[in-house]
Amino acid sequence: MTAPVLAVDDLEKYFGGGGWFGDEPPVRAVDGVSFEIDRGETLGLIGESGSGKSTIAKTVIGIHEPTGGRIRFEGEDVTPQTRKQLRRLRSEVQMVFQDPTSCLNPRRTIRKSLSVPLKATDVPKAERGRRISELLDRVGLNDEYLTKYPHELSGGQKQRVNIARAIAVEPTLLLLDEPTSALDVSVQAKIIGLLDDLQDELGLTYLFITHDLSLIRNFADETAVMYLGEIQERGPTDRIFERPSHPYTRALLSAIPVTDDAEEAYKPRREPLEGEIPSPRDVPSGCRFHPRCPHATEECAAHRPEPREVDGASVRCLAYDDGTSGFADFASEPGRLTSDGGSDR
Ligand SMILES: Nc1ncnc2c1ncn2[C@@H]1O[C@H](COP(=O)(O)OP(=O)(O)OP(=O)(O)O)[C@@H](O)[C@H]1O
Repeated sequence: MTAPVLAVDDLEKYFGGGGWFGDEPPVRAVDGVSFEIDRGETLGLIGESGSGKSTIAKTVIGIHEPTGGRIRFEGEDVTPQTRKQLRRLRSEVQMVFQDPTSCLNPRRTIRKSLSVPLKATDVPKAERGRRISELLDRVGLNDEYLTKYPHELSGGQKQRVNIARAIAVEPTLLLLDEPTSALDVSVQAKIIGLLDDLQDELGLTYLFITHDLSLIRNFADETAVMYLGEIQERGPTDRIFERPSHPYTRALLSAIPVTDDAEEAYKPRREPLEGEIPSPRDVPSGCRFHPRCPHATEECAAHRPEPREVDGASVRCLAYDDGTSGFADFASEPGRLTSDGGSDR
């Protein structure tokens, strides 16, 4: 059996803490996160702003040093990250960010921007020009762009150049941090089409971070739902979207508009999210979602749930703990909306 491309085990990333009197709690941006991604697969990471999605990606690629836990790349432990491991990681893992402009040097032509990552590869100097043309072609641009500067390109074209830069080193894994959210809707679809093609052609593995639930539903093989530094639910995308188990997942998915084909598609009951996500510096006791959960009991404030296998997914909710549930009815009922938007319960 081949090892997953990426395996993250109990990953923690805390920021700050201490303060003048040593009593300031740290920001627990990522707090005990585990997942795996197999070769050629896409894991979608969703969750409200501030839940820790980008911090996971930045810790995996070595921008942040992990506070705890393990990161394995193709079976090799790359934590703690020695310089040699970091070098290997940088050639195998690349990241594409949300803002296509900030990642390109405004004073460099596209040719120059694309030649920089090639210096880290074994492509001989004499062949780099041909390789740059090939990369542009792969992302749907042509040699006319070689002499252009970033300000002469549209947002979508700049993101294509960023993707070309990312694949220049022939990586195995791409960390895509909201790669389309700064683009117009029509351009978004084209960039998603490009990422889809590249995955097929190059056998790439993706960690895809987004707020766009419809996009992740169509694009990701597996979906993980983050809340306040923890993954609350993770499993095959169809399972998560058709039969969400965690109250947070249900609340998040109930924001997706009900369409006319709702008779066929399962939809979560309307359980809109109330209130704001708490500060990761001051996380609630027990289940972190309990202050906002419509089903919370006293148990939920007292015990931090461990992830449990529920119907093919991993779910962090006491409702699924044997015997401790005060709301078994809720846990056994996936709920769905009818096309008029009402609950069919
Ligand atoms: N370098 C840092 N120093 C201190 N706190 C940080 C740092 N980076 C992130 N955080 C905090 O960690 C938490 C998680 O942030 P992160 O950006 O990972 O969330 P996110 O889910 O990606 O949000 P968004 O969807 O808005 O990008 C937030 O409270 C954020 O303020």
